Amino acid sequence: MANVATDTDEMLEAYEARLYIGKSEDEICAIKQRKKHSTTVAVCQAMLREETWHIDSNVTEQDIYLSYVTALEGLHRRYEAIDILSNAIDMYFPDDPMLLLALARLLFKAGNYDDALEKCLDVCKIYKSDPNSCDIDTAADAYHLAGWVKIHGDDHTEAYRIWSEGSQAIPSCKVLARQHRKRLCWDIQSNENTPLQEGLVGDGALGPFEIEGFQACDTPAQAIFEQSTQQNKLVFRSNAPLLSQAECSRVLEIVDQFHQEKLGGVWGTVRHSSVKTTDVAVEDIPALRPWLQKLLSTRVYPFLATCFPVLADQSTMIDPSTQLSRCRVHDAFIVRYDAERDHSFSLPEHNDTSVTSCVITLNDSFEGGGTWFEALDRVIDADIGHVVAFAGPLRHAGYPITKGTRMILVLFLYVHGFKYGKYLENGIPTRIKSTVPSGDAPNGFVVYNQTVELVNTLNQRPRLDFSGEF
Ligand SMILES: O=C(O)CCC(=O)C(=O)O
Ligand SMILES: [Fe+2]
Repeated sequence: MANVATDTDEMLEAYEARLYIGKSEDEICAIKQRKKHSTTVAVCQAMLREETWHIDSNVTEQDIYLSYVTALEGLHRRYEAIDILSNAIDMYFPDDPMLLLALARLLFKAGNYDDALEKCLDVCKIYKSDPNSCDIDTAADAYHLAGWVKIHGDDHTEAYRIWSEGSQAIPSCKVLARQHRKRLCWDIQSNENTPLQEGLVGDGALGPFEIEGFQACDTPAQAIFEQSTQQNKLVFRSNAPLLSQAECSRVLEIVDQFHQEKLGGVWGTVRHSSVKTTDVAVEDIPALRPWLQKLLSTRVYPFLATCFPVLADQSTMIDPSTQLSRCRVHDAFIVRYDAERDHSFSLPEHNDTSVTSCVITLNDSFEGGGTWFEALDRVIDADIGHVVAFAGPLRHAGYPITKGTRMILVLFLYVHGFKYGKYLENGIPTRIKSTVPSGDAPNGFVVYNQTVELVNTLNQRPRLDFSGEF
């Protein structure tokens, strides 16, 4: 018998070795992964059939389901995984937070956002009614994912409401705290009375603003504004600086001082990109918080209300009852492109997760640069202190610098209470082909740390790995 077993093992090994002939390392890895997932599926099916949890106290039925559906997903059988998990929840575990969250993840990846949200909110409800009945990480992930469902529906307002609620329920969760902190830092009511540091005087142009508008045709981004007012103008440039040169210099001094004192002079990145990028979130630099608040309320928001006065749902950028802007910061960061120091020349083509975005130039010691727009087929650059404002869903890129260091303030903004996703979907789906190259390497990509966190939340592995037992 021993010989037969050895022969069979050898035959299997030889068979497997033949499978790998002529294959690349990646292909071999994929074959091995598939094998591992298939084994897990078979083992989990057997364990569920035999109800192993009655005889092995190390496993629970829920663990088996989690491993089972994760392996199915690895085999690209996501819809089967969703069915199996939905049935298990309905029949045996209606209140199991781990299984509900796992189902929410699968539904999110399948693009079924409504059901994903429902499952996430079920988990949040379980946690709220009895924190002991739900693992804290599971609850934090549920809040995090629920917010992302809203961002995917282009409803930033609701996303931040959920994240802030989550952060208050689970103060130890850093990811939720960071999102909540943005609301504390940037919303109109806060910081109003915090004094500005010396030199941050806020002496740029105030309204009425002289602006230059650029028409962008055949882009879905048109659909998020009232078309007869907007007249296809989706990119704007200020004719007078919003920031004085002295103010720009003082801001950069503070940014530099922050890096020297807190980070040993080394810049980090908020973004992950196919090219080198260096940047810092403005809310991380305490001295700049009241400054940006003031810049937003006195100059940026009024500027944007001039550029984009009426939205697709006929509501206005300025709330008529308070006369305040409905704009809110989704992200605010200072970006450094440095041709000589670290070869960060450009930013690949992308869309921002925003209704409108702003790029404000903070220095002038560089050559090249500017923001390239696909729909305009050109680069729009701005002098020091000036702003380029545009519809976030427009495809654009940071055009390469050829010399020096380009410093900019980048703002991603949404409009409180304005869900723009449905208008974008109805927008014209055509994409015009560019004749002027954006200056990027092909297949460039830009993702933000937040998106990386979402991917991490989505791809958590189950507790047990049954495939290793064989
Ligand atoms: O460098 C630029 O002008 C564009 C920057 C940008 O698009 C971004 O940071 O999202
Ligand atoms: Fe951008």
